[in-house]
Amino acid sequence: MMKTGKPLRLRRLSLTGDDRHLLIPLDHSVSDGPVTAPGQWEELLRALVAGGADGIIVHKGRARALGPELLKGCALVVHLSASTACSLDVDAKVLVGDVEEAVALGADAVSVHVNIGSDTEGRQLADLGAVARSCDRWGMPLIAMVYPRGPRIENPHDPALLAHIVNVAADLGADMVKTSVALPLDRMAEVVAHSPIPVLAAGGPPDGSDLIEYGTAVMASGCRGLAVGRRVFSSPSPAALVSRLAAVVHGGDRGADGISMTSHAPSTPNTPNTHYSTIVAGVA
Ligand SMILES: O=C(CO)COP(=O)(O)O
Repeated sequence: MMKTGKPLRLRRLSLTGDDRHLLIPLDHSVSDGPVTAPGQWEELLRALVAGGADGIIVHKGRARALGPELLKGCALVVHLSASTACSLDVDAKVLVGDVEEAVALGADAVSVHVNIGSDTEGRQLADLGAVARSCDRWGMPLIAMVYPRGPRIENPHDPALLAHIVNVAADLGADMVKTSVALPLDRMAEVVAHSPIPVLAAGGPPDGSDLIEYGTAVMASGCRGLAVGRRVFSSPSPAALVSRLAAVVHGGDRGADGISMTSHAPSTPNTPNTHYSTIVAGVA
């Protein structure tokens, strides 16, 4: 029997249908602490949706509180991994949910985090393999967030190491891989060329430089999307920033089906979110 779950759900991860993705990870509330000032969670979500984010990434408890009116066409990715900045080993991600729970929550995809080079790499790989099997069973797309992180990693931006990492994700059954960028950035094309599955670039520019220029270069390298968390939710105007990023990802102001990627952004900026900016280095 043909399984239609994965292609149907994968389509929902791209508002325009061009198979490119702007995902906004919000899982930092588990790893590092609240991503908004008190009472501003729904306002943030509305801003991300209004700006044209293709999907948000949250843990299962947050996902329970999302109504269809809030998300509109924005996809829901349920993150199954966790660790906190308080841990003895912040790189030791553990599974805190499963695919069946994500199905019940209406997820369009699940994500699993693996830190290659960490002390618990073996267990994290086993977890990824098990989740991949469950994703195949349920027709659920799997986004593997695989990074070079841990005591054995000398250069987390090494193109050869990242080419290895994207192959780990693909070979263990992921449908997409989200990873760190190679540096210098023009070496990212090599990583993408080695990947059998679409590559999403995780985070903003490592040196804190201009996000839009960085995103443009990343997309030019062949990446199929961006996953930007703290630079978006710490922004004074998340909707406007998401709108600009969506134009970078999908090209111009309009997507493949003519859906405007910019016209929903509010003209007045939202309240600046200074809350999260106290957290210096996250572990998401
Ligand atoms: O992909 C990410 C976390 O899952 C990137 O998050 P940041 O943009 O906050 O670094």
